[in-house]
Amino acid sequence: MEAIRTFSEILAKAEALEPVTVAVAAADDREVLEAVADAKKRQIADFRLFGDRNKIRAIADEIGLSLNPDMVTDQPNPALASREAVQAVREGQADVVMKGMVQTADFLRAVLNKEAGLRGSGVLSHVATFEVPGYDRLIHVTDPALNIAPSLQEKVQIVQNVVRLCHSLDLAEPKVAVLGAVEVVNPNMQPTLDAAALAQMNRRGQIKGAVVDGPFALDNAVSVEAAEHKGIKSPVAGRADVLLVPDIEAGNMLYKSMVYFARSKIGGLVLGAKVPVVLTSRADTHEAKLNSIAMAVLQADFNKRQA
Ligand SMILES: CCCC(=O)OP(=O)(O)O
Repeated sequence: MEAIRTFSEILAKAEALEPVTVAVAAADDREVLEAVADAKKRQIADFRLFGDRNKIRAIADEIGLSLNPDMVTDQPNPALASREAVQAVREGQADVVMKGMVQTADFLRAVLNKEAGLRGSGVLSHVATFEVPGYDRLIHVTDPALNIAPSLQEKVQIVQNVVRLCHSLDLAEPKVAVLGAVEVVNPNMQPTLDAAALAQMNRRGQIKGAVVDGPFALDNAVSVEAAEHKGIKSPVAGRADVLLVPDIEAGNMLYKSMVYFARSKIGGLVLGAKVPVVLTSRADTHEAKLNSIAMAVLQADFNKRQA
């Protein structure tokens, strides 16, 4: 099967699958509700909306989104709306939970809550998927939003989470580039030591389903010319599908530069939870939120097939 290379392909595939029900936390936002309207039109998802009912109704009227009365739960407090959206998933009323106009930390607190959240058995991590003008494949950046400064052991699980996402996008053996500031191992630079360990763990079969190599600087991970110029020989060099960043600062800056400088299309999910979790920046467009919902549809289908 050919790997999916664009968000149009993700959307087309989602349209051919069973629709999911998405519980949206703090849905009182125009970009969120435009994504809801688009997803309903494409019949890829139904929705339960948690947020300020009056604001939701006013925006829905403006954009021509029809709401039935039991679709909206009035909860103007974004942190509480997050808890209620997560609870709806736990009670089986929804298959997916989505961050709306709420701070990432408040939303994640509800998802990560030990008793009332949606933790799976391992580490949860965030992935941002980009369709970058001029790059010949989707590129997945992890983790720009959740793990602040992951240890080597956490990085192993972050890689495993993203490899599973790639498999749900029909990419059987993703090329994972572990990023640092340089492409050689430097004992004073922990990301380069972790990269070398991850590459060796992959060679020894401790990380499966992908080719993992590093350290790479960003240029030689995504540009064949840059890699050749620097004499770096690796199947991953210049052809990365996944960029594993050393920490949240590097990841979040890369995310926002992909969006604001490179004008990339984007989708974002939290991986490793009991259900797919849609998580984009509050400032991302309705198109980004729709792409993320479509990714969640593919992930839900993949999880069902693997269960
Ligand atoms: C996935 C990006 C997380 C983030 O930065 O969210 P906000 O922009 O809403 O803070």
